[in-house]
Amino acid sequence: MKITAARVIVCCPGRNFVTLKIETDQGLTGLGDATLNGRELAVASYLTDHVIPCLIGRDAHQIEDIWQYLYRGAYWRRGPVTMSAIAAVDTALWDLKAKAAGMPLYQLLGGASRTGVMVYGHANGRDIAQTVDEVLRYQAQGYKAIRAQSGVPGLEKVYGVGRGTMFYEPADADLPSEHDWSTEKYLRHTPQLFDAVRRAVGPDIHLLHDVHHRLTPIEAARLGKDLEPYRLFWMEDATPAENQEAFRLIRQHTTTPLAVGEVFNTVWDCKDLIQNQLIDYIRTTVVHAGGITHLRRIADLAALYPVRTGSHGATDLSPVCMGAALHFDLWVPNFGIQEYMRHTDETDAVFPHAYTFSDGFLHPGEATGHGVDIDEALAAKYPYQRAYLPVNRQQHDGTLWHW
Ligand SMILES: O=C(O)C(=O)C[C@H](O)[C@H](O)CO
Ligand SMILES: [Mg+2]
Repeated sequence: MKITAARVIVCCPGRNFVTLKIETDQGLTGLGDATLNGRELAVASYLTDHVIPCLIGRDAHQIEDIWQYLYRGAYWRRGPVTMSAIAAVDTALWDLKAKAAGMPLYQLLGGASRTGVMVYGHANGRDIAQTVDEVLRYQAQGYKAIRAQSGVPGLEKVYGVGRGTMFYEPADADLPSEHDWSTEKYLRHTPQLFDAVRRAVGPDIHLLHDVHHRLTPIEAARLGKDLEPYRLFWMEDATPAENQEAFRLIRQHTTTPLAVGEVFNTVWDCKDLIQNQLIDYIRTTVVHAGGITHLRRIADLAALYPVRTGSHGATDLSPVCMGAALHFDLWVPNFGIQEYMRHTDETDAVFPHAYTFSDGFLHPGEATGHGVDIDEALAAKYPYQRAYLPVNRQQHDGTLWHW
């Protein structure tokens, strides 16, 4: 099955998405997500200008060889732009291979290890009362796991706190908007939030929280300890993870489970965290960590320790990524949970898909390949619009802080 053509489709049905479509001499096409929030066109160019010319004429079945060719062959390894581009090719090739085999991708990976993929939804509120209401709304829709984020008294805008709708979108401005931050206010407020939420939902719902890289290790250790009574499923991105060793300090102080990995791109970014058992969940995902081929390598390393998966699934990962992730999730033996932020109706219309939600679980469906398509005519009606994630500054003196 020879690759005859490939092209990048950039569209903005509510937010920007970059999609790679690969065509073959058998008439089959494969799709891969290449979206890198706020840096979309860099990946589009990387693919169009540097990767696609190398793909034409290759055997689409040689997924591993093409992966190594793009990773080792570039000389410049790793990094989000490179790995998102490789991921898009890899995802499209797995889609093609499964279509050629006439089976859903999860069957090709080794078959289903579970009946469905447990997901967590996002409950956001401007204060504790509104967040509790949102959590209860998710519980009523059947969710078994819910992430809770709330506004912090005294801070004007806080990440994760949207407009109180199902469609929170952080990349909201033509140039980065600025948020303010106070660690002291956040650390005072967050245990109160989970006290209220846990009391409202009872013991059986899994609760999650995203710290979004904003604490120092010792502050994160304190928050983990303060949250222990509320039995979180995980505390996410407690501290920036460039220094993997930092998690040792957090780990020494708290039994709150730790999750990290949405900004990681390779197994090298998580190797020490996994091997030293400093985390409980690894959150790398298909699009930003080199596709199915590389995610499988990360998951296999994690399984030895045993760290479980918890793939990132925000709305800036397109339905193509979500579809591929769900096949992976249904198969991977050390599955933990999958994030699920719903896409808008406009996005869902551009990317018709076979996956479905029911009672707190997603299922990838039985269509061949990963089961996600693109309506190119509709996509063309939504041209690219520059949009950035916000930046975060310390409230007391304006120092640029982690976002
Ligand atoms: O979904 C999450 O856990 C996030 O932290 C969302 C990220 O901020 C978002 O994907 C950045 O592009
Ligand atoms: Mg996160």
